Amino acid sequence: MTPAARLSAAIEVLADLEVRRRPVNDALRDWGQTHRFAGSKDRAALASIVYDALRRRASSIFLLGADSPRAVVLGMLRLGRGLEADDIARLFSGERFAPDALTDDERARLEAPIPDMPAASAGDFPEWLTESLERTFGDDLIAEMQALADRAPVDIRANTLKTTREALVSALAHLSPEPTSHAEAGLRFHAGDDGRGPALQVEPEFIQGLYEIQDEGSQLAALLSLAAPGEQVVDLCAGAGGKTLALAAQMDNRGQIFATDIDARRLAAIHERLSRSGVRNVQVRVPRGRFDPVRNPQVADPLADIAGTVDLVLVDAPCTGVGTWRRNPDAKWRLRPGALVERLADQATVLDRAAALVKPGGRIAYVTCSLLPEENDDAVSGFLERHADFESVAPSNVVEAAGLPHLAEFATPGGGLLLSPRRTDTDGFYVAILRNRAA
Ligand SMILES: C[S@@+](CC[C@H](N)C(=O)[O-])C[C@H]1O[C@@H](n2cnc3c(N)ncnc32)[C@H](O)[C@@H]1O
Repeated sequence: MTPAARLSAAIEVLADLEVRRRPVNDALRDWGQTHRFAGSKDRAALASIVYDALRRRASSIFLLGADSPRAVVLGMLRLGRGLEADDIARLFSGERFAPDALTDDERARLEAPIPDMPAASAGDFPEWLTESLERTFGDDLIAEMQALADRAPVDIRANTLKTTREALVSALAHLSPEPTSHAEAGLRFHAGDDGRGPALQVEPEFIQGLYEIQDEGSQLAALLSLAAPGEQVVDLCAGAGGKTLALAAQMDNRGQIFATDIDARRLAAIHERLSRSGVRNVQVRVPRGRFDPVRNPQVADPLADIAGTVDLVLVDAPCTGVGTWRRNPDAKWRLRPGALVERLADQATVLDRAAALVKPGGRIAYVTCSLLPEENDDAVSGFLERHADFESVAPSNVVEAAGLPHLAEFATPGGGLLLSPRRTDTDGFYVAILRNRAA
């Protein structure tokens, strides 16, 4: 396919997304199935155009004064890829398979200097979140949100149960890894111009369990939980086990981790990952159905026997995922206020469940991949109001204990820590440590 034909295809996929409101990967997969002539290079280039267009959707709409998929692609070429109007006109030529030629109005808008835009357009985020995000970032709002609209690198975590970061640097030298800046076991890989990162899941070292693919922010969240060898730990929202594996390595396979989730199906992938990684201190507690004492009272609590005995409960809470928008730029345009309200209720439920598991003097590590204060500091202050026997641990003490003292500057007003692409060059993550006072 020619570069211009790929742009036509991207406009088609974006139009499909608008009509059918579904995840971008589903739309790209369907396009691939109905256009069998397209090779893997074409499909990768198409995906990268579509993803980049979604990253720049609001600023492109403002620039072009139109909200069509065509306007979004035109704006992305100008704002995201820095193309001049003449270059864009050569692609939008109206020739066979190319998009229609530029109109006079489009050309004028692409030639003009980039105008000042309202925050939600300049930072490419949904307008209804302006107040919340402003509360988090204040004057840095636009710069922070622009960093969240960029492409993300791919990070791995060396599995220190089996190897070292240094050994992996040599083994993966053909992929040019760079050590991550903050997490001691992390390595970073940058995507090529086509947006494709290295195929890290096919390397022999991956098959042997020497590393896991995990954003540095997620690695830092595990480190900031301060899980230590010998402790009794619950990973309450374990899902596919990304953090469970990091905790097990941090604990050097000593002590005990109970991994569970409200949703048994989410735990499906964890068993194979644990054995591949050589983890021996994890018990997976699978609920027999969806664990929900109110709606499903017949499903027993898989952690009933350890209530009140645990040193640390990791709550990797269900959240809006705002902090991962670099990787999922379509998610930001699909997020609705009702979903935020639902996640806030889930967070309160899961935090209350965690409180009942902690032993006197034990702690909860509350983690989200959100940048919204409602899901972070507000969720913590709501919890502390409901549980007078808990207090938050000063972020300066948390980062000191984690050996990451330079992260102290990212403390939030409510006693948590907030990482972001602009601050730490990671996905957005929030971490707060809540300790039971009765020591
Ligand atoms: C952010 S994801 C977990 C990701 C996982 N920890 C990882 O690192 O790969 C949040 C998880 O919380 C689970 N969840 C939602 N409400 C819950 C509840 N009340 N109790 C336990 N888990 C819950 C969801 O099923 C989902 O798997």
